[in-house]
Amino acid sequence: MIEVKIPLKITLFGEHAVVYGEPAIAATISEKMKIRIIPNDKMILKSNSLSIKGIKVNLDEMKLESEETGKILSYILSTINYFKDEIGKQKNALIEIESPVEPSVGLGTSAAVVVGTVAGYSKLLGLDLEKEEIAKISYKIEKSVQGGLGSRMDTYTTALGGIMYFPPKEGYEKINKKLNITAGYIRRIATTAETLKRVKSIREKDEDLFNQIISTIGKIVEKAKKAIYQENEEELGELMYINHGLLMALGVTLPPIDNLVSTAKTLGILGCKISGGGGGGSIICTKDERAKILLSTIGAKIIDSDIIDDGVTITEIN
Ligand SMILES: Nc1ncnc2c1ncn2[C@@H]1O[C@H](COP(=O)(O)OP(=O)(O)O)[C@@H](O)[C@H]1O
Ligand SMILES: C[C@@](O)(CCOP(=O)(O)O)CC(=O)O
Ligand SMILES: [Mg+2]
Repeated sequence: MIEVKIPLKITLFGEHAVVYGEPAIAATISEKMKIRIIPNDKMILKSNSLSIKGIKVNLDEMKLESEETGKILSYILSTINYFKDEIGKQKNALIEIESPVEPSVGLGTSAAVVVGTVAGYSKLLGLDLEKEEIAKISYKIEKSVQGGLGSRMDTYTTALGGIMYFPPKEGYEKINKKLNITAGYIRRIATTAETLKRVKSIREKDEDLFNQIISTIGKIVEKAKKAIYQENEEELGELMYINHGLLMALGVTLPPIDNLVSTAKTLGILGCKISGGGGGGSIICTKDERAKILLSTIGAKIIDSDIIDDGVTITEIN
C-alpha cells in the first residue's frame, strides 16, 4: 500500500490575480489530506467526505448518476488518464481519500487530490518522481480540469510546502519566515473552477478596469512579501484588508464574510481576508482569539492553521 499525506493550503495574498500572471503568496497548513493507493483488480475510488447532491441510481446497471459525481471524479480521472495517455502506464487500484474538510472550501482540496494522486499513483506505476515534477504534472492536470483556467500556486504549494512566493508569471521562492494565522471556512456552493469562469467574464466586460484591479493586487503581494521578511505584522494585516477589498471588487466575496472582515477591522484585529477561490469558503486573519469568535458567529468551522514546512510525503507500507 502507498500512503500519501498532502497538506492543505491557505492563500495569503494574490488569489485570482495570480491566474493572470500577477504574483501571489500561499502557505501549507497542518490540516492534511491522506490518500491511500492499494493495488486492486478493479479501479475503485473511495472518499470519506463526498457529499453528493441529487443522486440518481440507474437500476439496469446499478450505477450511481449525478451531476456532482462528474465534478468529484474529474481530478482523479484526469490524473489516471494522464499516466495512461502521456506515459503509457496503467494499473488498477483502490484509491481511498480521507480529507479533514469538505471538498471545495478554498483550502486547495482540488490541488491536494491531484498532487496526492499523482504522487501515489506514479509510485504504484514504478515511477520515482521528484516533488517538483509532481507539482509540474499536477498543475497541468488541475488547469486542464478547470477548463484551462488556474495558476501553479496551489499545486506547487501543496507539493513543495512552506510559505511560497510566486513571482509574476513563473517560478517560485520559498520564504523561510514564521507567520501566525487564525482560519476557518464556511461551505460554498460554487467550485473554484466555476468562480474562475465568473472572474474571466468580468475581465471580458472591462479588461482595462480588470487589469487595474489585478495589478494593484500584484503590488499588494510585493509589499506583503517585504512585510513577511521584516516580520511587520501590522503592515501585513493592513494589506490583508486591502486585498480583501479588491477581491470584493472582483465579486468573489460574500456579505457575511465582508461583514466579518469589516467588524474585525473595527475591533482592531490586525488583518482578515477571504482566502482561495472565494464565493464563501475560507477566511484567514492574523492570529487572534477574537477572530475565532467572529468566525464562529458566522458558522465557520475553525481549522488548524499552523503554517508548516512539509509538502507532499509518500510512504510505502507493506
Ligand atoms: N475529499 C475529496 N475526495 C475527492 N475529491 C475531492 C475531495 N476534496 C476535493 N475534491 C475535488 O476537488 C474539487 C473541489 O475543488 P475546488 O473547488 O478548487 O476546491 P478547493 O478550493 O478546496 O481547492 C471537488 O469537486 C473534487 O473534484
Ligand atoms: C482563485 C485561485 O487563485 C486560487 C484557488 O484556490 P482554491 O482552489 O479555492 O483553494 C485559482 C488559482 O490560482 O488557480
Ligand atoms: Mg482548488
